[in-house]
Amino acid sequence: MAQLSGVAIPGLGQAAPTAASSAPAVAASVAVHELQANSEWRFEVAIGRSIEVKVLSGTAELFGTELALNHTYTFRGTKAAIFTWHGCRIEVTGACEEYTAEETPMVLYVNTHFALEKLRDDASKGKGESPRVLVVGPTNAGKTSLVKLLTAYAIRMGRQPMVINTDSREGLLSIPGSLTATPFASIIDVEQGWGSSPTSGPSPVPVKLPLCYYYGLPSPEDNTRLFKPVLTRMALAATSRLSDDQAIKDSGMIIDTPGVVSQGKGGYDLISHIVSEFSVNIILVLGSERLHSDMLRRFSGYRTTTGETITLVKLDKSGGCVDRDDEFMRQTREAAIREYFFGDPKRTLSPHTQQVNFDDATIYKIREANPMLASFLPGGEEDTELELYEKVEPSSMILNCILAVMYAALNDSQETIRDATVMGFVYVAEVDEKKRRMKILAPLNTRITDRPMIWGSWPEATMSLIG
Ligand SMILES: Nc1ncnc2c1ncn2[C@@H]1O[C@H](COP(=O)(O)OP(=O)(O)OP(=O)(O)O)[C@@H](O)[C@H]1O
Repeated sequence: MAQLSGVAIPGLGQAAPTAASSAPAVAASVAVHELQANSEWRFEVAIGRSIEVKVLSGTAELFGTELALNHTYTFRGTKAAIFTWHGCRIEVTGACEEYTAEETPMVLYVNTHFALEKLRDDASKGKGESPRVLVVGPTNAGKTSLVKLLTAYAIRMGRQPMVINTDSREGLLSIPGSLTATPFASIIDVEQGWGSSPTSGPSPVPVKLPLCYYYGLPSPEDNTRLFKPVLTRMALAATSRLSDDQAIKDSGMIIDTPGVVSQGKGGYDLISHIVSEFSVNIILVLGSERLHSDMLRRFSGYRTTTGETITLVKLDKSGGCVDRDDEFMRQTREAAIREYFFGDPKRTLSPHTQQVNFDDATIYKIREANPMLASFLPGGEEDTELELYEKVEPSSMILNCILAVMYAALNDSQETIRDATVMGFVYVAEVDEKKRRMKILAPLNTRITDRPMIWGSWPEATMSLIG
């Protein structure tokens, strides 16, 4: 199977690719592992390190995506597992933490996939609605991995599921801070994962563009007054995309959520919001009895806009799920940003720098909800009088920050800018307060001064990307 990149994400247009760099990692220790049927090889590669894996015989898959025989896959700074249904031999070059597990919830997961397939089949025959699946569960319960697996299996059956990411902490083929809706038609790039790898370059295969919106804060609870309407807007766009394309419509949606929404009252209200906006008809609850029972209570008797009830399914967490500490997550975000501008080892990109005068830039800073203030207001409500964004002058505060360039006009209202899709992201490489100008790094040499830009606190300012 060829290595295909997922999709192209907003990058201020399309760039011509430059030659891919080769330079494989220096060969280190080589080990061959014999995996029995239904077992999985779990591995962790530190940030800045890489390993190479080759399937020598048998069949193997990574979160549902089949690995090609004798192809060398390179994994960098990642935690993942290679599973085999029928047994396989793999060759691993390089050092990583690893072990083999025989107990996995894969049968449960694949049965869930087949149940979804049955619904898709019925929907394509006009008997019922296609599945719109919401995955909830505590942090690091394996939600994103399950979403990947269900997506990969659906693609293997020739489906084109729409994958929705409502977790701004990690991007899905986009920079963290964004919320995306992506129709998947080609296989997932197993080396890059999908949580971290945006690209502003062209994809080797014709792809469908994701819809990308900007929230700019790490948790939905940081500013529900901003999160909810952005999510509503994305749901509208995703639903209309679905109704335009029969293949996507029959395949349905798979929605990933941040762990924080599964943690009680405020979060549950956000789950209800997602359920109603996306007309969710299936909720998969991963790794928590309590959450399952809370969801049962909340959604029993609930009907979607099309009159369907919600099916709740409780699934076990995989023993392979690992906690990712803050430092690992920070480095992963930084790698995602670097990749957005500079590409990956397979596809090098050439970003452009441009000088922008302070007076020519229109920047809106996201206001964060003030929890102190909220606690004084009736019902803990946020102050609805305050505008969502504050128009700001550039200053040294903005150095090393990411700005989202929005598909909107400079004089549009804050609501219009909020509801707009992202045209691309830029990075502030230098700020000269005396000369009142800044150096901006952008994927392409496009004018950015005729668009409003949003400055959030997520992703946080990174280390210098250039120089
Ligand atoms: N079977 C497995 N073997 C090895 N690693 C795994 C396995 N399943 C998941 N992981 C890893 O565990 C980590 C947590 O999984 P994942 O990201 O799917 O959880 P999550 O519930 O989406 O997390 P979050 O709440 O932070 O969004 C990831 O690094 C993932 O690659």
